[in-house]
Amino acid sequence: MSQLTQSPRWKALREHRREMAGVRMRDLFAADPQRFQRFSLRLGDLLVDFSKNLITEKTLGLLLELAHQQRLSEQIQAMFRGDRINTTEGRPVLHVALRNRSQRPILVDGEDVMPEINAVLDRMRTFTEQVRSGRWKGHFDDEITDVVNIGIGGSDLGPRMVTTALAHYHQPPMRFHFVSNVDGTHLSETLKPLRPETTLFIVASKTFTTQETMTNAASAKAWLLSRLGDEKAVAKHFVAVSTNRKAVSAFGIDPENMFGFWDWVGGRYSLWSAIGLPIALAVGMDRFEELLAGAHKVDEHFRTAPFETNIPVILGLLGIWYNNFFGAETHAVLPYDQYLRLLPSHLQQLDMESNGKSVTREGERVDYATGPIIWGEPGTNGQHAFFQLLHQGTRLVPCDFLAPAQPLNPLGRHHSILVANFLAQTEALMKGKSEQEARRELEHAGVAGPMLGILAKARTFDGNRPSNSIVYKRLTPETLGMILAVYEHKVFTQGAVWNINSFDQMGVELGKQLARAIEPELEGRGAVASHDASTSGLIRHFRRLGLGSEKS
Ligand SMILES: O=P(O)(O)OC[C@H]1O[C@H](O)[C@H](O)[C@@H](O)[C@@H]1O
Repeated sequence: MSQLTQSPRWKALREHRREMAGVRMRDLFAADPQRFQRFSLRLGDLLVDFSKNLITEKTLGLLLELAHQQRLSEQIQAMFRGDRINTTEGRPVLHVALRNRSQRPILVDGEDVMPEINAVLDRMRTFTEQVRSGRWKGHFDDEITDVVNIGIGGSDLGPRMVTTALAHYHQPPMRFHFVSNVDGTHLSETLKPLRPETTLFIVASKTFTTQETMTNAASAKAWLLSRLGDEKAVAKHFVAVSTNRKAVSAFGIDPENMFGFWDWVGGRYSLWSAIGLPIALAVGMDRFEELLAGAHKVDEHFRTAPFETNIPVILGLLGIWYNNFFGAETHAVLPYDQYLRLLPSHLQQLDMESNGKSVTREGERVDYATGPIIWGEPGTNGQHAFFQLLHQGTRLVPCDFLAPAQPLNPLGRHHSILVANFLAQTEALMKGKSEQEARRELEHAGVAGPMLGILAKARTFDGNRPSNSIVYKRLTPETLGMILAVYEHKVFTQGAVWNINSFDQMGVELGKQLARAIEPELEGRGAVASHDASTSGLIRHFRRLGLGSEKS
């Protein structure tokens, strides 16, 4: 038994879970007219309503005590102080420094990192202004019309999601493309409509060794050179974002055209660094800094607000409540905002790569569930696909609903219909519909006979299904920065309570290692050896059918 599951707070929560077994949210609402006020928080333009959760004041109190028992506050301070909290890699975790608009010094090994951060921001400003104004010219003196970001994981998901989310603010019009998959289709289809003369490639890779990115970057470079026929063109059409200066110049990109960041920025937390270059090219540096300012606002809130009014802490603890005490295995993110359609994918990496761990920081196997499976789709689309399971399935799926109060594209009654659906879904999940209510409706509609009972059962909704409602005034860069930072710190909170290292990702390594061994075997350059019968059989099957690579 681990220390955590043996701890008094954990045991108290387990006991309380039993007390809550028969409790209905609809009764809690009926009994307390103040429930919405009691269980919702505001920060700037953000409102987080968590009243539609299976909680009482006691639940919250116990969860907060758990956070204290797990020394969450000390852990938060340690991150902001620049302590090496990523213990397996011996690194600080300082994405908060990237958006530290207060300029408060943040020290790593006794040295303030803020001047370096500001220097990169300045370089990003100069460069993005050149490209956006058309002063940056391609090899044949053309203005840039298309930007292709080549990166994967954190070097793709964050910048792609934010660039997409801020489409309303793109100015001047340039087209943005993101190539991540090593599947040649991704690059080929992206390049098809592009002219090399007007295309700028950003090779984004923290390590500059990631196989997919290096393969895509080499093919993109070959495409450019085959069309423009001059090695010198690379300087005008390729820039890099990386921590690895040596590998960048070995690739043939002038270090002048490289934007650096630091090993204390995790890939999934890197959109705030120069990895955000496509965002800054799309919306301009002022707006990029508004994004940073939004995140900074939440950083300050997370660092200083008492836990009972601390949004990321509360969201993190609510997640723990369902994950560890109700056996919920997944968590759905449902943005009722078309601009946020990529948010679930970004949060998948953020959350699942951070907290998908099964050993503690001391190397002991956990005996409790850690990070949930994150999934979701924008509303209202999800309603016509998987919401059936959310309402009537056998699983408990806590949900986050997100929506703006003001649309960026007002169009007839669209927005009230959208918001009505958002509210209706959370209400339906919470309230449900009893068999009796269903029966009454059916009788009213004239249904009788043996079908009445069957239909009444089929039309019963258990309800009591939890959701958070995250409402913001309108989707601005600042608001988006706030939302993303809330999720980052929610993930931090959970990792801190579970006593895991949220900042490494060793789990992605084994597959990479095995792929390196399989690749030459697939290409027929080595004997098919030392695999299980399935893997060997499949390798031989692929070889027999031919891989269709240019080499074969
Ligand atoms: O930026 P890079 O070094 O190319 O890494 C890209 C991605 O690949 C790795 O395998 C990690 O799992 C991710 O956390 C990372 O974001």
